[in-house]
Amino acid sequence: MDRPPYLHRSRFPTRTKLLALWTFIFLALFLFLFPRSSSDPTRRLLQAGPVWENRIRLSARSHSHSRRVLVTGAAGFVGLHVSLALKRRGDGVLGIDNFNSYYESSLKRSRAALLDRAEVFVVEGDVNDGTLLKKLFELVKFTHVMHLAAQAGVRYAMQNPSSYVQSNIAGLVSVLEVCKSANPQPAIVWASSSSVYGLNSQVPFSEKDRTDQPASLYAATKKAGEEIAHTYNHIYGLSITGLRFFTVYGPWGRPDMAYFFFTQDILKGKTIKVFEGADQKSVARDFTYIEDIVKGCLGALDTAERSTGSGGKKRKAQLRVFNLGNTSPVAVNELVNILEKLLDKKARRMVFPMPRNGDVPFTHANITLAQKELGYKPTTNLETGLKEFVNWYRLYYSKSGMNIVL
Ligand SMILES: NC(=O)c1ccc[n+]([C@@H]2O[C@H](COP(=O)([O-])OP(=O)(O)OC[C@H]3O[C@@H](n4cnc5c(N)ncnc54)[C@H](O)[C@@H]3O)[C@@H](O)[C@H]2O)c1
Ligand SMILES: O=C(O)[C@H]1O[C@H](OP(=O)(O)OP(=O)(O)OC[C@H]2O[C@@H](n3ccc(=O)[nH]c3=O)[C@H](O)[C@@H]2O)[C@H](O)[C@@H](O)[C@H]1O
Repeated sequence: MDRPPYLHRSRFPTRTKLLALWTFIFLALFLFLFPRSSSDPTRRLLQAGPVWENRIRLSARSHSHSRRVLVTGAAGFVGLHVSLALKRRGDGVLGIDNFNSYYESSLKRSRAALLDRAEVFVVEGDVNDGTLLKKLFELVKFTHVMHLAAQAGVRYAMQNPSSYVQSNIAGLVSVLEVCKSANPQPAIVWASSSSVYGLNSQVPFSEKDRTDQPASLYAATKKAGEEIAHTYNHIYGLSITGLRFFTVYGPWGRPDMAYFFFTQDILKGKTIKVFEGADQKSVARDFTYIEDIVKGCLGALDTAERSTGSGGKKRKAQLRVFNLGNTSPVAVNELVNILEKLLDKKARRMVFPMPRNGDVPFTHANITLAQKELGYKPTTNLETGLKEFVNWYRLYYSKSGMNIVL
């Protein structure tokens, strides 16, 4: 009776089989110990070894006050300005940003190039990547985290809701998780938003007001962030400060914001949509110039108490929230009037009913608390700030734009 195929005696002598077996074991071991550079960006980064690690250590080296700050969302609009301000005063600064394509990533690359010239390294990575964050905390003993990385924009939430959950909720938890495990723990300052005031009608908005009627998913994720911050403060004793920024504008700004695309459209002669009521304070914003916001961020970082760390009598960890606005709301139509003057070109306006797209009709900040606790004092009015923005805009989008310094 023929043997079944699987019982056929092999044609190969034992010695060959043993050689094949040892070769297989050697190859498996080699690949395990020296994995090929994977497609995963983080794995590539972590494999980059000493060169990458030295860039990180150099960037985060502090030349005064021994402050070492991790700035998440460093290639973003606010991230750029805060990182430069910290570096210029001698703090160590390391950035992280995933350079996503929510708006032209070329603008983020240009910001990162500017930071590179100021010796601030921006690691390309996602704040949801716990392995990467842990590695950065192994390389640098951060004293502070300025958490700015988020999916910003109110209206986009209706197109891509998951990006808000991913970046603004999961991303915040990921950052807080690595901070609570660090020893000593860094103090955290993070960007909340004026949008948490939602449809409140009592103005100016104060930190004590209700914030339980968000008008957009974006606002809801920022409000959720404030509740999550409370949890990590209560359980792990993390020192956390939330900053409710009010419609920030300025050079190197965001193309998804009205002041930016209104400028583009007026210059191109395209029609701009202004929402009904834009000629009164009923459709207005407490527009806040970026340099004033930066002063508020640095004030929050400087007054942030770090946890007492292990041992020592633990005092109740600090948990704070502040409005950072300009306290002088301007009607959107007035914004357009100022742009027409600065651009020396009439806008083609079309009035639309305010859509139910997550927008709130007006914002107006009460900044008494930030003035008292952070020494926050905004000094730039909208016309002055927009003049700086328009100057930058013309330069950046001209041929020689790439050589702009800040
Ligand atoms: N600009 C404003 O008017 C304003 C107002 C209120 C609050 N804020 C908040 O301030 C912060 C900074 O805003 P901005 O105006 O500079 O916006 P921005 O979009 O220019 O900056 C955010 C940066 O974070 C990065 N990012 C997003 N998700 C990430 C992730 N998961 N991992 C790593 N990087 C990620 C983006 O690539 C971007 O560069 C945000 O939290 C925003 O919600 C901004
Ligand atoms: O403070 C914040 O927390 C938020 O600030 C910013 O949102 P907003 O204050 O809504 O700014 P922005 O969109 O520029 O609209 C400005 C005005 O133009 C009106 N607007 C807008 C678009 C349009 O086509 N027409 C129009 O009239 C519009 O109705 C509004 O009255 C950030 O984008 C957001 O990330 C969030 O952080």
